[in-house]
Amino acid sequence: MAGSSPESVAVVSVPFPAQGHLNQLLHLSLQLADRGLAVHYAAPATHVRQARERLQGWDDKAIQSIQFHDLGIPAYVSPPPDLTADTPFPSHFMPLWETYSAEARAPLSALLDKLSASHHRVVVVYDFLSSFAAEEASRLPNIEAFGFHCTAVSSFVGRLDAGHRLLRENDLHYLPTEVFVTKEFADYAHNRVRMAQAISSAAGILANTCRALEGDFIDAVAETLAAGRNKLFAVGPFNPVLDASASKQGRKRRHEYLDWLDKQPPASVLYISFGSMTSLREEQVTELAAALGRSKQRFIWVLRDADRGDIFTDSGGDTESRHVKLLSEFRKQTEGTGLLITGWAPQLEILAHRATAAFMSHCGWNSTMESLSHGKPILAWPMHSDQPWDAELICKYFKAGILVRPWEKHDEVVPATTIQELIGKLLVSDEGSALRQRAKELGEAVRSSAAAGGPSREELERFVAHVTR
Ligand SMILES: O=c1ccn([C@@H]2O[C@H](COP(=O)(O)OP(=O)(O)O[C@H]3O[C@H](CO)[C@@H](O)[C@H](O)[C@H]3O)[C@@H](O)[C@H]2O)c(=O)[nH]1
Repeated sequence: MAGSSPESVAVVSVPFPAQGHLNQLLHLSLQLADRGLAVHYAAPATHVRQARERLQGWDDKAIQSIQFHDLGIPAYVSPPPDLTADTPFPSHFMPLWETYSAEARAPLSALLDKLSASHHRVVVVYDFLSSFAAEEASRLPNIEAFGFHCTAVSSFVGRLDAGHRLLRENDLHYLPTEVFVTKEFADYAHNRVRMAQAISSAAGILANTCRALEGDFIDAVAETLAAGRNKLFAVGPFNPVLDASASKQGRKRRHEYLDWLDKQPPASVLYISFGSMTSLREEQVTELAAALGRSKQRFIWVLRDADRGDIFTDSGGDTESRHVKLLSEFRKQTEGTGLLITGWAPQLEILAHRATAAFMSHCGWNSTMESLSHGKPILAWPMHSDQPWDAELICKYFKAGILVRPWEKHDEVVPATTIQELIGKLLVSDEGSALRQRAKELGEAVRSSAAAGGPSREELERFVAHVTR
């Protein structure tokens, strides 16, 4: 059969409505559009807006190459995170996710009907938590659905076989995501989303990882999938790899925080952020502030509560007003040494900057990939979901980080003295030097993966060739 032209193929990306999922699929969508494919990105309107407004690393022209669609869903409650909850998992997202799973299917179905009638082939790329997309895709003969694996591929290996040879040989202890979420969410993923079926019904899997980081695990998963005649495409990092020097080339909307970084010595600043779905308890904020104040290290600290389901209902001032006294004293004490951000930070650009030395992170998979693709070691402080596993990988397999505390101690406050000691260890000790060097080498390898001729780039070309065959 003659190959399809790229114009006769439509790609429909169906993310899951949470920042760490929306942005990964938008990055991938942009990469596919960059290769001439017509890409449609379908999510509830507020989440389309969120993904677009928070996108980093792409110019305005690139974003115009994507066609965005509103998967209209009814109103849902969008409460702030519960800071007194006894679990760090962000349960306040559940009303959004329940509504999304129930109501986004119909508008997606209508979109697929339309595109299927006007294109030779439609390729659906769906988040495993948006499994209804795979079910809808299976209704139509000219649609092929690919799952998108937004966490480490090694976690897939652990899920298939917790005693897998690769885990044993590398002294890794598999930490399944299900243990680090609430029962409510585990039931939702199992019964409502039917995640297991979503994985098995995919024509293939696109993974945000690369050979430089998880080569052996990629081979193991590819082998398992090949037995079921499915394909694995390891095309990460999805996030663009930015050139640190490019941050100096007067971009249109360059952030003031980057101007501050420009004035700092190379590899001198610790970046601290816990992603978009974690809120620190007040006592922990106090200890972290004390540690940063005493450490005398340069830093950028993003202190913000977890997003709400609809981020546009958040007044944005909650974090600032809750810690008003502490923050005012802290800002005075650390003036000139550090920046405290209580809004949204340009993380990708901060991590790409040459003045950034290391990252204190909750180890969300985006943060992990963004940090390692720019060669920054990690102080690993896992909070929930896949993060304990990512921390295990970072510290024991990549050997590019230090564990702040194991997840089991998540209800204990980590004291300032411990945090301060770990900051010193990573930033200035000999032990830290080996970790910094290792992260630097990994960064170079990840960047080569994504460059022309590199394995991730080749895999992406292989995927494009496959869907336009
Ligand atoms: O001020 C901020 C805060 C975050 N980010 C970005 O937001 C994303 C956060 O993603 P991630 O690091 O993966 O953390 P979460 O937001 O916690 O992501 C959720 O989704 C991920 C993908 O499934 C999982 O790996 C995490 O465990 C889960 O909590 C990253 O791209 C960051 O660059 C910013 O740009 N500025």
